[in-house]
Amino acid sequence: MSPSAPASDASSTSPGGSAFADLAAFVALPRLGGLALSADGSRLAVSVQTLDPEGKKWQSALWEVDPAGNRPARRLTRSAPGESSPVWSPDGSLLFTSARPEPGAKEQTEPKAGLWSLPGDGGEARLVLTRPGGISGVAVATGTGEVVVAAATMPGGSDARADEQRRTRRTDAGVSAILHETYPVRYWDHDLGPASPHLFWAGRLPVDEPATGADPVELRDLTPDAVPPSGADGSFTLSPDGRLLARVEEVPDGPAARRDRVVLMDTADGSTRPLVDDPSADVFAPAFSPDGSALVCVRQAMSTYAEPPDHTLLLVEVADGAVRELTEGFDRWPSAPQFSADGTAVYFLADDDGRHAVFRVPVDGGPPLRLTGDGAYSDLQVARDGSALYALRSAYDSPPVPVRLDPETPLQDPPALPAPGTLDRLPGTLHEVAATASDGTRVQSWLVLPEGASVETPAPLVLWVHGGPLMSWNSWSWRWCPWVLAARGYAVLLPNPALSQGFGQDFVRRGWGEWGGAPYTDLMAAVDAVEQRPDIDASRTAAMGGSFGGYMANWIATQTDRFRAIVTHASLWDLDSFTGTTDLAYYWQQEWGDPLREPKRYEQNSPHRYADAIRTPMLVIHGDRDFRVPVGEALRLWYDLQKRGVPSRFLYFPDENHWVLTPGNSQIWYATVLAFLAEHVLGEAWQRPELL
Ligand SMILES: CC(=O)N[C@@H](C)C(=O)N[C@@H](C)C(=O)N[C@@H](C)C(=O)O
Repeated sequence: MSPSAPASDASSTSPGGSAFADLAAFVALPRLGGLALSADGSRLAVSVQTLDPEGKKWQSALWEVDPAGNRPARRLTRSAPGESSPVWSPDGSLLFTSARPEPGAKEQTEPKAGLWSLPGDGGEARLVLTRPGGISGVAVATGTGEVVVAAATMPGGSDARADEQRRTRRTDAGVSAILHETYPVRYWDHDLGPASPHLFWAGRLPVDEPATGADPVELRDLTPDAVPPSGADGSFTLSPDGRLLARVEEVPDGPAARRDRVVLMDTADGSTRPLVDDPSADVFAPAFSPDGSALVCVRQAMSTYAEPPDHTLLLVEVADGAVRELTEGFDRWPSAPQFSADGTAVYFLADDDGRHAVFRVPVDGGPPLRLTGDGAYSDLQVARDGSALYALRSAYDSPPVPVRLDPETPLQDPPALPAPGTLDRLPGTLHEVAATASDGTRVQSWLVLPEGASVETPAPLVLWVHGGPLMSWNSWSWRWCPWVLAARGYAVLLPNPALSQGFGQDFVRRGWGEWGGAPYTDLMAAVDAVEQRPDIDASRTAAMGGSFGGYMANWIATQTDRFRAIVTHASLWDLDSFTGTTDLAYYWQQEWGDPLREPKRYEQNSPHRYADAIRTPMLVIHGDRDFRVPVGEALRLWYDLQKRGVPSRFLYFPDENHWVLTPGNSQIWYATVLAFLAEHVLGEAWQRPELL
């Protein structure tokens, strides 16, 4: 299998059906993310991922979308390393991060992302600031244009020269060791330390090209004492007047746990005070009101052995820190809050009944109002004049596209704005179905039916279990794309069983600490119901899932032989080993307890304890750089299957993390899954994917 031919331009599209039948075309489809609206509401930037010329990685370019929807989208940037994190400055220039080389600069052995500025009236972008460890985030004061950036910084490295020297001395000495004295020591796919993110004040960036030899922008370290493990890597935002910086600070929560609080810094003198510091909750996602007098943020009550977490919105007065709950009694989990243009309401996103909807709640009290219908919304942008909202909207039958929403009236399907990558067609249809669990609870699912599924030609069925587990199937996914299976004739069932988000706190409680209980029986109820359909072939079925979905795939393998094949990606196998070696052990042991002191839940729900029952052929998939679910889970599962003679294969990615993030490996992932399903569900001869 060769990497796909490069997409010459993001505007090129392939007919939806063929793009899903041809993996090279599928990985070449443009992928939109990261929306940013200019201060005056006249310009909308979006990040578009396409294949690089060699087809070996996805690279992000910035495009401009017409907020009025009249003009076609136009590409703003095009460098080989790509651009990301677009944010507009009040002067109309577009800031972004990129590891692109500065013209005339000496070649870097390890290019680091710098902060670039694209003038509002066009022309070339220019590099405005760098740090030895690269720029990882940027915030702009919407009123003054002052800038704060995040950058990985060596201990004692506030001064860039000192930072550089420390890095060089380690390299020259051949030292890569990290001495840890706190927990955690790694996150997602990277080690923590010895550098850690610091926040730097850049002030107003120079508008014009600095004179030759002029000093680069003077950066002042706002968090000089930030140290590993996490430094100042939480989200951060500036008040409109640039006078205050609100940031999420991670603090110890006992000997080997952390929690998030929101602190407020005076950017002039660096004085900092906790704003919301709750020992029983994580507090995050701060956003300032238009006048800077208040903040809204999310409070997530920490989970306990008895109770799952719960989310609510807090309104906080900057002056005195007075806190008021905005969404008391609202039985959904608010996220990504932002004030309305006039500051009288807060918009937020929340999972709701298999959707990810936009809500609005009045600041002076009252119930949240859901503004959108079907679909999943992200990257919400509020026009400062109150005239519109913009967002990326996706659903299971449409990849993310930019849309404009009327801020006051509920909108079913807002018009998509012209943007790259519109799909022509899908190789099937999307349906919403429901089943009833044994306790009478409704279990909602999405069902993808392939073209041609009928009573005469019923389709084989793949049960695809979502991860989390505290999330839901509600939006388009490139990683888990059911249309690739539908293009080959499979129906795909995407259930939201117990523990899923968007169905109320009691629905989460049904599975809390008992993953092998209601979550499993809900999945079986969903499959039982769909197998009654005359256009589904109940004799040819498979189950698959990634991460927590992989846990469920393993658990299913130990509980039933009803499926002909099981695919388990980045999965949890031995809950005791997982909860101790995952990157954030404390997050999981809040629910599971200590395996030595409270072994019951581990004994009752860990699949590895029931390995002798497995008969179903299994495809095990795992990335070695996965620190969320360490590869040891797959190695133990693989040995346990092999020594029991279970027909199985192990697709191992030496350089992928919890997700598979390169086009070539993504094609191999789908090709191997499809070959395994063809062999065991369709009864075809095993066809080893080329290049394996
Ligand atoms: C801190 C933490 O572990 N958060 C969970 C959301 C998490 O990462 N769960 C994984 C086990 C998982 O299921 N991940 C899913 C969302 C995935 O597809 O990566």
